[in-house]
Amino acid sequence: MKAPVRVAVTGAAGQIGYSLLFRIASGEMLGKDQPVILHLLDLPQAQTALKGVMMELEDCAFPLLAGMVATDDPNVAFKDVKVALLVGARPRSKGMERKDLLEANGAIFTVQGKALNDHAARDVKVLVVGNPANTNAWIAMKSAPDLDPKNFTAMLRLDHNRALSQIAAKTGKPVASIEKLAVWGNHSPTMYADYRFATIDGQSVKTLINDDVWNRDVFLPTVGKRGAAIIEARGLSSAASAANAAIDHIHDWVLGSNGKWVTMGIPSDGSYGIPEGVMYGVPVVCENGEYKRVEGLEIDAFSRERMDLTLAELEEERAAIAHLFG
Ligand SMILES: NC(=O)c1ccc[n+]([C@@H]2O[C@H](COP(=O)([O-])OP(=O)(O)OC[C@H]3O[C@@H](n4cnc5c(N)ncnc54)[C@H](O)[C@@H]3O)[C@@H](O)[C@H]2O)c1
Ligand SMILES: O=C(O)C[C@H](O)C(=O)O
Repeated sequence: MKAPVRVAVTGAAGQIGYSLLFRIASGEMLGKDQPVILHLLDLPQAQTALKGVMMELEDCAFPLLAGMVATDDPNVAFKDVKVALLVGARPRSKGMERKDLLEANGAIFTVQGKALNDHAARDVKVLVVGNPANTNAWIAMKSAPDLDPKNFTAMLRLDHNRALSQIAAKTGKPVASIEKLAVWGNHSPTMYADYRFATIDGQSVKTLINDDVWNRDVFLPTVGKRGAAIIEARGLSSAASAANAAIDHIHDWVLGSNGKWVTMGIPSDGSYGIPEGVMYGVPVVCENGEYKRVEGLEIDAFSRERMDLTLAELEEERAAIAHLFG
């Protein structure tokens, strides 16, 4: 039996938490042979609800669930964790400006970044799900100077999975047959899902679809506005699909993507015209617990425009919270 791995989940009493924790405890994220100890962080007023979730986790009698820690203190939540899923964030309330939202989340993610810096395992893998995910991940990274910046990531996998499904529906081919999809930029409607390099059974997806108008006017808006469409239909934001994407992201990062391209928001190395350090979605391949960005892809004029647009939004978000860092 392997030694248990400590996994922190913030916002654990929320709706994504409810779709996430049971799957982590059943081994879907780190493997069916990997025991886990769950570190569950939520606000003081959510502790009773969190107790209820823990009772349900107990009642599943998961063989891989080796323990649970519930707390409202990030310093306790991140002690010795090797994986941290930062899901809890301040939602936008009525009348709240975007700038106020960034500010409120800035306060949360500076504290959590520092707590990770002070208490987490030195090779902790951090995934930020709470919105605005890329900027929150950047804030956490900047607040953790003793940790390797490359261990901070933002979730673009939901956009990636959404794009896969739309392409599968358009081509009539199975999702699993699609290779080499990329999603660039921010987890927001400005993200740029790019199937120019994608293949199905060795055939070019771009050639199969052969419809630039569909790409621009149907595919990109559908993927970009999918979160809003779900809120409109469900009255609540996506939860099970977001949890699923978080599982996929960490699973592949830890256990490998088997040569497949997947999308992760990672600090830029300056390639593709994205300034160094910007937390930007790019295609990666994961192996041996590391991600490696797919390099050398050609960026055409349409793609450049889309990639710059989503970059501009990220730069704007960053400018709004830059004062937090002096
Ligand atoms: N990146 C993505 O693809 C993606 C997709 C869907 C949702 N989201 C985002 O994920 C976040 C969570 O969504 P949800 O539906 O679970 O929301 P939710 O409101 O159901 O749950 C959020 C939980 O976080 C807790 N929380 C708030 N501030 C906290 C803090 N400082 N520390 C610890 N816990 C805190 C709340 O008490 C609550 O229990 C939201 O920001 C949402 O916009 C991101
Ligand atoms: O929470 C949201 O605003 C939407 C979410 O980011 C999503 O993409 O489903």
